[in-house]
Order: sequence, then C-alpha cells, then structure tokens
Amino acid sequence: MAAGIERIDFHGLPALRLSTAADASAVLSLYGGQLLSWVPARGRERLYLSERARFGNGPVRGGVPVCFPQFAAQGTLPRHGFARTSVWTVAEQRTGDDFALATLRLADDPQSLALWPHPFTLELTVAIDGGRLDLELEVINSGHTPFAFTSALHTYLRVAELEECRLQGLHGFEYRDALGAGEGLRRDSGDVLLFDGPIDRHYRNVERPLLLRDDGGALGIDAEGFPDVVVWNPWEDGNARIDDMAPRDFRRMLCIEAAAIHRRIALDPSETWHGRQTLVCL
Ligand SMILES: O=P(O)(O)OC[C@H]1O[C@@H](O)[C@H](O)[C@@H](O)[C@@H]1O
Repeated sequence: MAAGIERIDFHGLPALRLSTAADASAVLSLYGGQLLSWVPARGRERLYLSERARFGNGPVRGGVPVCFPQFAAQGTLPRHGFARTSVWTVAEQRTGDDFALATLRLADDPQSLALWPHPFTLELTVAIDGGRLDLELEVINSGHTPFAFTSALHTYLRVAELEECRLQGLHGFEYRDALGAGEGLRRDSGDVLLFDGPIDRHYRNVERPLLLRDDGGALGIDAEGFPDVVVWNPWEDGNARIDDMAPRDFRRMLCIEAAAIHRRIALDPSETWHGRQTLVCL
C-alpha cells in the first residue's frame, strides 16, 4: 500500500487520515487539532477514544487534546484553554516511502482575542513512521507584546488493562498531587508506578524517556521542550462523574501528558517555542 493523506469525515468532524506503506495510520481532526487515532504498523490502536465522546460540541474525550494557552483550571480561561475546541486549518502535508506528516495551524481570531488578548500562531505537526509517532507543538508570539502560557499534549493512551500497567522513569522526580490537599511537593520513590486507584500527578522537570509496559507490549515515551509530565486516571468514582466516558472505561485508558505547566512559558514578540512528544512501540 502506498503512503497517503486523505481528507475524511470522522464522526462528523473534518479530519485527515494519514497512512504509511507499512500500514501505520493516524486520524487527525481539524476540530481541536486533535489526534484521534494512531495505529502503528502491525499494531493495534494505541489511543483511547471514548465511545461516548461528543464530536464538535465541546472537548472530545480521547486522543491527544492540545491544551493551550492554559492547562486545566490554572487560570481564568475555559478548562485546558481554547485550542482544543477551535477549528484548525491544514498548513502542510507530506508523505515519503515510510512516513506521513501533516501540520495543522491555529491563529488568533476575534473569539480567541476576546478570551485571551494575544496574537499567536500554533502549529501542530503529526508524523507517523512504522512504530513511531511524533507530535510537535510550535507556539509563535505574532503580536507586539510578550505573553506567557501553559500547555500540554494531553495524550490518552489505550491500555488493555490499567492494573497490568507499569510505568517506569518517574523515580526520584518531584510531583504535585492534584488530588491531595495543599500545595506541597512529593517525591516519587517507587521503581515503577502501578495503578490501583485515582491518580492526578504533575511531575516536574522529568528527564525522559519513560517506559509503559502493559499486556500488549511496551511503549517508549519521550519528549523535548515539555519539562513536565501529567499522569491522570479518574478511576471508578471519577469515571462515574464523567458523562462522556462509559462506566468502566477507566480500565482502558491512561493519560501520560507531555506538559509545560509548573512554570509558564514566556514569549517575547516574534519568539517561538517548540515542544515535542514521541511515542515508540518497543
Ligand atoms: O475533563 P477534562 O477537562 O478534559 O480534564 C481531564 C483531566 O485532565 C488532566 O490533565 C488533569 O490533570 C485532570 O485534573 C483532569 O481531570
């Protein structure tokens, strides 16, 4: 099969389907600039997408939402910012013998300026290549005054069974427990992170890569530019409060997010920032 990129309709959303000669594929929605599916060559679906997701009516539950210019409720903007509910445009698409790549773009408009008074350009580049996925976010300050932002690639990984998952690589790093009371920092002391209850940890200054093992094999998770890692799973009670997730779906998903949140990124006029997350099937 030849590599290709085609425009498709995905649950009513305009999207690009990327495919490579080796049969890796991905679906990238223009709504939210959100990757909604990634199937590596000879592999299975690696991203969780809720069967109860709402498409085009608020945030889409699953895939890789882009959080910008605000992470979660760390400010006065809508939760996780407005990029995940904005319509992006296609800036570039390219294929080669063994890869497919697409770049989506989002720029300020009257609605964004009403919420956040800063001209900006965002570019999200998604590239697939055999067993590898690269996501790169570029932020450009296209205005005349400085601005600062927080951001994350809020990656929802699909896992076979959450309690079989083992996450390595966070040992010794400090984190804020977003479920705990108070603002104190804790330090991860386990060799591996296991999942047997709700978790919402914001790790700081993590040197990667991380390694996630579950029944279905191992996934290497690397990043550049994003200093932080968010690990989130709502567990049973949290899941029950999320109306766009089926009741036991918390067992099928784990968010491991490349993030820049513990300190805001400041950009002067014309300055550019890049952050990248790479997933590799091992
Ligand atoms: O439901 P939302 O707005 O998509 O957020 C999902 C989760 O996103 C995570 O990044 C946060 O750490 C969690 O606290 C939050 O619940």
